[in-house]
Amino acid sequence: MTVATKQIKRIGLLTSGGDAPGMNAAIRAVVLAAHHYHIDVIGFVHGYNGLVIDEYIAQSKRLNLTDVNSIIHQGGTILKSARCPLMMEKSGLHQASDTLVEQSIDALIVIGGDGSFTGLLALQALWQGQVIGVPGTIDNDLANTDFTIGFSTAVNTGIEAIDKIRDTADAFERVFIVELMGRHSGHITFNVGIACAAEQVLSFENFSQDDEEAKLQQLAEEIQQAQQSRHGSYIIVMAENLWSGGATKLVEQLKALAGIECTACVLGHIQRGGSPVAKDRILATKMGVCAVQAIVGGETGIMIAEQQGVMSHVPLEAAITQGKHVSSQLVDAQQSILALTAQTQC
Ligand SMILES: Nc1ncnc2c1ncn2[C@@H]1O[C@H](COP(=O)(O)OP(=O)(O)O)[C@@H](O)[C@H]1O
Ligand SMILES: O=P(O)(O)OC[C@H]1O[C@](O)(COP(=O)(O)O)[C@@H](O)[C@@H]1O
Repeated sequence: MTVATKQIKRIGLLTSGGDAPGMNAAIRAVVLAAHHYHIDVIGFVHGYNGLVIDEYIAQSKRLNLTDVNSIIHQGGTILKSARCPLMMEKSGLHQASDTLVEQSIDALIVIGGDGSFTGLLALQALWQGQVIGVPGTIDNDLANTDFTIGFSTAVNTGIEAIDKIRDTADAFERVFIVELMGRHSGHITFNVGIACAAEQVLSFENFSQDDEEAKLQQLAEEIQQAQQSRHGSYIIVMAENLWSGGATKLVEQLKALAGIECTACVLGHIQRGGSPVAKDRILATKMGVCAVQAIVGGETGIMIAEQQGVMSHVPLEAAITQGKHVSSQLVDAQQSILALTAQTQC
């Protein structure tokens, strides 16, 4: 949506929800682009808490070029991130709106995921300024953008970790169950699984919790077949929040059912940290610049997106309601590889 263009003097900026490598690169790009248009950027800290909790409101500050000088390579976010339950309440939303009015903010950029954008839409209903979302989440679960900032780094981190696990798993001819992040979506799990040649990928897209018993049986049979036909490691990558009790529980169940010895490894927050890879730095830079340009162009209620390599604007509503599923080609590729591997082992 476009509003009548007016002189923009102050942009508010915050990072919210799970942090993602590349958020700092996006912050830098916003500050540099705003500087070009003679616009001040006010950084709010600790997610939406920076708009609703007095202690954090007091820490908001104008971001200068020197603040963003050498942050492009840093993981995390210099603005800090957080979940902010108060934003879910009417009083919190009103407080956030009041803060933006008091600080003469003309437009707010939020770098975050679908939850953060839901908050942004709720805020838009109360506050007159322009609102822009920049997709920053390792989960890559926002619709209408090819990638979100942080996803590529998280995938690379997962790959590096599992490559190392593969070495020791090979040495001991062990079975590993590695749990990856993404509590509602399997983008990380599928991409890492394929890139690491995992023997099994267990994710929301190819498995339903109702089928746990049957899947357990099937896994046990396939692991035993593989162990009989070849010597080597066997790696199952699994999305977090998928199997009741997680990887540790599955290890126990395989042991109880078929005496199979497995080792569980939960990669966890290691996937959210680290220096962003080139792809995330570049994506974040393009998106940060595009966000400021959108504000200057009078846009509001949109998420910045990249579609087939081209920057574009997507209604926030569409980004959060449509959901982004792992491509069926990726799921099929994994399935085919698995079938081919099984055939060659016979
Ligand atoms: N329905 C909502 N109304 C208002 N604010 C919300 C809503 N949902 C999420 N938020 C805000 O966005 C924050 C981040 O959401 P969350 O889902 O945890 O992360 P992400 O943005 O990475 O998906 C929440 O802590 C809350 O402050
Ligand atoms: O750090 P927390 O609060 O435990 O959250 C963990 C969750 O955050 C994420 O890293 C990112 O999710 P969001 O981008 O939706 O916040 C998920 O992959 C993971 O399930």
